[in-house]
Amino acid sequence: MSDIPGTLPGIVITGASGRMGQMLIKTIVASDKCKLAGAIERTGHDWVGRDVGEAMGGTALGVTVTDDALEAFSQAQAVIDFTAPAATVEFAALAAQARCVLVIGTTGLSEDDLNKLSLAAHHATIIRAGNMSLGVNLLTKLTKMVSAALDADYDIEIIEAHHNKKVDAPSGTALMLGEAAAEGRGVSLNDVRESGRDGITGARKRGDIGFSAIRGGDIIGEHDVMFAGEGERIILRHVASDRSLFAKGALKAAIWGQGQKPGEYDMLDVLGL
Ligand SMILES: NC(=O)C1=CN([C@@H]2O[C@H](COP(=O)(O)OP(=O)(O)OC[C@H]3O[C@@H](n4cnc5c(N)ncnc54)[C@H](OP(=O)(O)O)[C@@H]3O)[C@@H](O)[C@H]2O)C=CC1
Ligand SMILES: O=C(O)C1=N[C@H](C(=O)O)C[C@H](O)C1
Repeated sequence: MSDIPGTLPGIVITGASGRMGQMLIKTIVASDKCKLAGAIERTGHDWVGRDVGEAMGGTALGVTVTDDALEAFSQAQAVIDFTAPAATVEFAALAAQARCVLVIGTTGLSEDDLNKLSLAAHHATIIRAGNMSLGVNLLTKLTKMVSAALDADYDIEIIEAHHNKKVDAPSGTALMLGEAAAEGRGVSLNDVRESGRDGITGARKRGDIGFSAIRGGDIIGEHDVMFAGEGERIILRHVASDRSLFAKGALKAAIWGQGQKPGEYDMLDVLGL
């Protein structure tokens, strides 16, 4: 990892052509707290070898898209990765080799993937969250608080809505909120999670935490946590209306991570919540 005192942290973006990849690049270019140090796409992608700004349809940024992630990571202070689980696990191993900060927004990671990230975190500072926004991270605290205050007479249902290109369900955010609700109740989410209702399901099991996923159009990300009791419902809601929200949170994490020891962190650590 290169570390020149007094210079802005250089950040590499993986999955540069993706919805979040492009949003992250625009956000870095507009920031005076960091600079774009690299842009990664997989081997064979038609952006490789092109200036990333021009590939995005704008002016040149002086950064050529590369498929050599290790070389790019070694020249940077941080990497921000919003790609797909298999790619994220590979990038984490490379971030460990390069000893850099890695911010992970990718969702849909399996237990096995998470174990591999934990291994990489022996050498890399890894900050991971299913949602990088202040609002959602605050909502996890509120969810835990409300869940702890109510008993299982209140059925907890988490309803999320996303665009029609999203590949994983429930969303990473819904799972964060579910974990917070389970924690508030003092149970393990794995023991009470209900995410596949279809057909003759039988009556709702007391204490379950239910998940429903809507997919359609260009919805950026909406999450409700419903506590449904007799005669009343309490609904905590977050609506994202701009993807830059996630990019700004990720940049904050990449900058916060400078000077932190290798290990695993989340946005609650970054935001001090
Ligand atoms: N934590 C948070 O706050 C947020 C998390 N997300 C999550 O971020 C992830 C990405 O979302 P989004 O940007 O919408 O998805 P996109 O499909 O638009 O982008 C994913 C990008 O990753 C690239 N990619 C996939 N595999 C590899 C690889 N092996 N090497 C290099 N690049 C690769 C894709 O390239 P190609 O097209 O060539 O496959 C694509 O450019 C999802 O998991 C999503 O849930 C999204 C928003 C906020
Ligand atoms: O895929 C998305 O778009 C989003 N993914 C994250 C999730 O799975 O919760 C965060 C946000 O809701 C957008």
